Amino acid sequence: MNILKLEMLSKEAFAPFGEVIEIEGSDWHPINGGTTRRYHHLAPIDAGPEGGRPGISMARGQAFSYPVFVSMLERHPAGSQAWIPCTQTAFLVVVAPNGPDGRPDETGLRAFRASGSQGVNYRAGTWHHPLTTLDRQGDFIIVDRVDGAPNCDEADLRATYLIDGSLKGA
Ligand SMILES: NC(=O)N[C@@H](O)C(=O)O
Ligand code: NI
Repeated sequence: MNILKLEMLSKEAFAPFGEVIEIEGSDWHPINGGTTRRYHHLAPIDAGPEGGRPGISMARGQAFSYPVFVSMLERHPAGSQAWIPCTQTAFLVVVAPNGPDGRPDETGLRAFRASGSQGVNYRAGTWHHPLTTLDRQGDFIIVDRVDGAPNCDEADLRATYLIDGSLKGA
């Protein structure tokens, strides 16, 4: 069995795949007479080259516990997809680069643990595992393309990867 070690999610580590949406470490400027901090434009919304329709949805993810088994990934070629926790629930972010054959490059598979204060914005075409909420059920805001254009490729991985919660380098 292939063990996939977890990395803590950071803007820098996730940069090849998209953006991390979080208050911690992000720039802000005061608004509303200084009573509010605006953390402006943390991630772009991409609704496709021909200008699809972006929208805001919500999701309630069931709780998963370790070990988590990953055997497939998906991607949205026609737009970005953001997942933002609104109940402080941690979740798994499993991503891979695109391979020369148009399938996930499993040699570059990476697993991150997003804290309940972090969201992610998957860049259009980024291979990722569907929502995997950790420890308890969690509600999320989704920002992605909602106009019904074909926008989800799935790929079975050549192996099954086990995530047991252990950290890379630990
Ligand atoms: N299909 C959908 O809304 N969710 C998936 O894209 C996912 O990333 O979980
Ligand atoms: Ni998705």
